[in-house]
Amino acid sequence: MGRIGVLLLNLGGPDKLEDVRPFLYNLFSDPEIIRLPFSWLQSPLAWMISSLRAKKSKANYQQIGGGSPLRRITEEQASALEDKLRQQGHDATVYIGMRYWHPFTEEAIAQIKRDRIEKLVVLPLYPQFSISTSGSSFRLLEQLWDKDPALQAIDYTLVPSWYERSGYLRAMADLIADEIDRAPDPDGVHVFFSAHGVPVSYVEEAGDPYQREIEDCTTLIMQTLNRPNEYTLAYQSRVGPVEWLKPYTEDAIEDLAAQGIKTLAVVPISFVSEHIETLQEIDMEYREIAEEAGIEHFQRVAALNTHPVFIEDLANLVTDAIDSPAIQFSEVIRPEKNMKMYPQENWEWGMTTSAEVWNGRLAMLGLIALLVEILVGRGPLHALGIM
Ligand SMILES: C=CC1=C(C)c2cc3[nH]c(cc4nc(cc5[nH]c(cc1n2)c(C)c5CCC(=O)O)C(CCC(=O)O)=C4C)c(C)c3C=C
Ligand SMILES: [Fe+2]
Repeated sequence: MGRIGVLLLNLGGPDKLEDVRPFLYNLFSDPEIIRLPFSWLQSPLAWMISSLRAKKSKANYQQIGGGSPLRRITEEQASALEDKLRQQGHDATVYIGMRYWHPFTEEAIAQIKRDRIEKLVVLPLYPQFSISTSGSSFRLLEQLWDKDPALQAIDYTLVPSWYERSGYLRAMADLIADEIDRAPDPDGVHVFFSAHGVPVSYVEEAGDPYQREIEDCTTLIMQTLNRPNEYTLAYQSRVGPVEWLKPYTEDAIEDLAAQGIKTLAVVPISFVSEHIETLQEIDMEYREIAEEAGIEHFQRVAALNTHPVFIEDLANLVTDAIDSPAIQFSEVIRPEKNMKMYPQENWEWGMTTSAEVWNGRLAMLGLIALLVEILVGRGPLHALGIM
């Protein structure tokens, strides 16, 4: 077999506070995150939202030391995986391709070409598939492949999702068991899975399998854990005015507190590394909400990071993918090209065709202004006391 490359795909995060605004610009420029009916509006909207959101987002990154730990942890995972594959006798090199910040996917692909990799396993570090995460990275890679004969010569395979793997489930269950056993009354601990949310329209209109995979994943982890503890699944980190998957994490925490639950073990489930949404949102924001609601012990289960059982399972996943029939870009779920991902409202007012076009454009601008105001929490409607 020729030289093996493993491309780990991840989201990326700002390394320092000055990176926050351009990182957000890259994120909101992605049509798999926000897709407008008029593509010419994508860049101005991304610029507006990133400029206005940067202050709040920077304050959050400031609270966790001034930047995201994602690059460092992903590099540690890549190096541990490469060591494991080499111990197993494979001539393998592991690359990192981030979607919205350094090292960008394009940089990894350039290196893969220079290294003359012949067999490539594309492995997203998201256990469950979403159009907004693995789907977005696959789409970017497909665009690079379409215009580059050198890439078309590489024998590649994609791993769309891998949450059912026994090593991953075992590592998650071990981390949860460690946290449960730290509590004063282990059997009374309520296991609280907090998944990153997506807008409901992704699931119901675009066919994103994310919610089903998250639900399956929690069931499988609880079976692997094999303890009598009760559990709940909720969704965190929503952005903007549309409806996201429910229940929302903050509401579910308050409901459990109202039912008299005193100890929560919160499990971050959509992501395998510590990041802003574990270190700031769960550890700080949700902890405060929980304690105010009457939860006495708010415990958080650690992210997998370089857990040895997890890294060994990733190595086995790579070799299993090499031995299985290849999965190509065309086989992965993607939204229709003209699908409005978010916002989704329709504007149907006006008498003539040209008036309708202009009404639509004005309504779109008004909606964008409203969307921006809701996202950043300030603007003319707030000033007038309407919001
Ligand atoms: C499986 C995980 C993730 C899904 C699904 C996802 C969808 C999604 N995210 C946004 C908006 C933002 N995400 C942000 C940060 C961020 N998102 C994920 C993971 C998923 N996102 C991670 C791991 C991170 C953090 C990276 C880090 O720096 O540690 C941000 C920026 C942070 C902030 O300002 O809050 C935004 C914005 C949308 C809109 C979306 C689905 C449509
Ligand atoms: Fe996100």
